[in-house]
Amino acid sequence: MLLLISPDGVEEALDCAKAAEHLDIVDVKKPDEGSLGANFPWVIREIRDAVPADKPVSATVGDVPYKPGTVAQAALGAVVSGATYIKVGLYGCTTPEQGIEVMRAVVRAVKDHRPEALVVASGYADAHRIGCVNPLAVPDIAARSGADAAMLDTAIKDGTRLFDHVPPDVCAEFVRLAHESGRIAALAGSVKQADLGPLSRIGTDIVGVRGAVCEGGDRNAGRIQPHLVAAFRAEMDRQAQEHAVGVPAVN
Ligand SMILES: O=C[C@H](O)COP(=O)(O)O
Repeated sequence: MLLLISPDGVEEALDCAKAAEHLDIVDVKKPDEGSLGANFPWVIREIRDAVPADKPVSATVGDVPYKPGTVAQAALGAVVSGATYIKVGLYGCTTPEQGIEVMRAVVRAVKDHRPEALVVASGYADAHRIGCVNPLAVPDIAARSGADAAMLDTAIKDGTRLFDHVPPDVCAEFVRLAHESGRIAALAGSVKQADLGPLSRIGTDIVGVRGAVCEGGDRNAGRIQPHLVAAFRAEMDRQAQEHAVGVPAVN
């Protein structure tokens, strides 16, 4: 399982760089513009320059409306700025068809510029609260649009977590559907260390985190702390090992 950490700007990205050995992907976002809020192109560029070259930089394109042209142009901005994972939050898409239309436009815009860049179609675990497309429709949206990954995050950051909205067995189905069509499965949404066991067991490829590695667990007022990134990674590795070995039966 890969660890994606979301700094809110250059300063926090530098803290991520200090913990670079413990993380896999640096994900640029602007949390005060929403769950998948988009940051400025120059911030993506500065962060690309600040983190080690072997760490991919991801950028969120926003909690986007059902406006394929607008979103495609924004996605191109992110890839031109140096991001190689382009994450799109399908906030304004109420049907799978709308999601596919938006993602097809994004895939074309991104891959025309940089074919090896990865496009991530993100839905929301708490879709029922905002009226957007159902979480289990996202793997098919990713597959039919040519996106590389299907992801879930939470739209409303009020302390509720991924599993409060989409329980582990439904997340397992999400991962299964993504893998069935050869997509990467990414899960996020106020994920805590306690969630890593189930996330690892169901075969999640990427776990996305911010709050859990910020001081006080506060994704808004707290700052990302390198030692919390290290601790989170240690727990991930422990879970992965336990999962690989299997838990001994207790009689
Ligand atoms: O992509 C991952 C998100 O930044 C998750 O943020 P969060 O852990 O604070 O919900």
